[in-house]
Amino acid sequence: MAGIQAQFHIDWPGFTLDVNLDLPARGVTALFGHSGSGKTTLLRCVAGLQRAPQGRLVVNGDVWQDDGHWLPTHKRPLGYVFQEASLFAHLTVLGNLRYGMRRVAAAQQASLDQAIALLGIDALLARKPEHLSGGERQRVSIARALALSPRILLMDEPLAALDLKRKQEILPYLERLHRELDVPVLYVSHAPDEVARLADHIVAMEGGRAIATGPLRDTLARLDLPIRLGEDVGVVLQARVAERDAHWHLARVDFPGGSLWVRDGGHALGSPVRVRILARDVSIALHPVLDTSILNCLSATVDQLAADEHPALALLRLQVGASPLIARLTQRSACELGLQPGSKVWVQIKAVALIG
Ligand SMILES: Nc1ncnc2c1ncn2[C@@H]1O[C@H](COP(=O)(O)OP(=O)(O)OP(=O)(O)O)[C@@H](O)[C@H]1O
Repeated sequence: MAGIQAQFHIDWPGFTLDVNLDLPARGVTALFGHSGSGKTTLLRCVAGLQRAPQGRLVVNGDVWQDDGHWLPTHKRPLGYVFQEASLFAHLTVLGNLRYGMRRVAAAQQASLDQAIALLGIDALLARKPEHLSGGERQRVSIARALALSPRILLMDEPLAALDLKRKQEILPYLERLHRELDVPVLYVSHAPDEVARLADHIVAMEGGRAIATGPLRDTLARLDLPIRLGEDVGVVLQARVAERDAHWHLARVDFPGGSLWVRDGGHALGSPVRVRILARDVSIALHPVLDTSILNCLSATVDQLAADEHPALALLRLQVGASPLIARLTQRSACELGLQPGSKVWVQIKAVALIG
């Protein structure tokens, strides 16, 4: 059976991990949640670095843990990328890559070559780790994990130790992995921008439990969950570049239910892109607004209203065709406009971020 079934129960003084997850066989699943919610413990259970006394783990039909059955870490075909790259200082980059492969008989030169190409580290192979930047070191550790032809890739905040510039440098490589690799990735992160750019699926952890799990788009659009990518409540939509306006340097992207004009990011026509729309950038009107500087004005239906953290504010979920949007507005505006589920409105979107 495709996918990952992960069921673990651990009782520690002061902390209980209790999860029962059914995760997709493809794409990036982000484990998202506050510090101490159990993300790393869950990842360690999958890796077999932590033994949950009660547990069952099945990866694409292979049982790695069950009653009376326990596959030790070194027999699990997985790649693990930690926050800090731990490379052998005395070996070159190529030596480090080959060292990792020694323990996996099935590892092929082809998978090593593919990993080197994917992470763009060909020019670094003869260097020692001390002559690499933090971002380059992390690219090498990701390549080392991939060279093992893992059935699953586990990444525990792989960018957390890097400064913003290095992060920006490495994110395109992660996006490329995401596009080109078939291996499921479990990705622990605190960073909203990473989750928005990379995740297909979210597992929201709280107090050792998975309080929500589902596709990125739908999970972010739930108003009943405290899944806020930081302060930035909002949605991420999958879209496709449909038109490029060379004169105004804009691109039209189409998503299920509508179109948006965004700054042209240089993507070819037809390219899949993600757009992120924050609730604070969405405003509501009962009629189409004329003479406005805002380019993106769409017709929508109110789906749900919920209180926001501050009593003055409300969150509104809307449907634009088949896609959800969230708007943040004052309770007073919601009341004065008479908004309720089913209301037909116009949304004005002040800013749309093209992310990857
Ligand atoms: N071996 C252990 N024995 C007892 N408690 C542990 C052990 N390992 C972790 N914990 C506790 O389990 C809880 C979850 O820790 P975990 O590292 O999984 O959280 P996390 O969500 O990954 O946090 P962070 O985002 O800070 O890395 C914490 O309260 C931690 O103190």
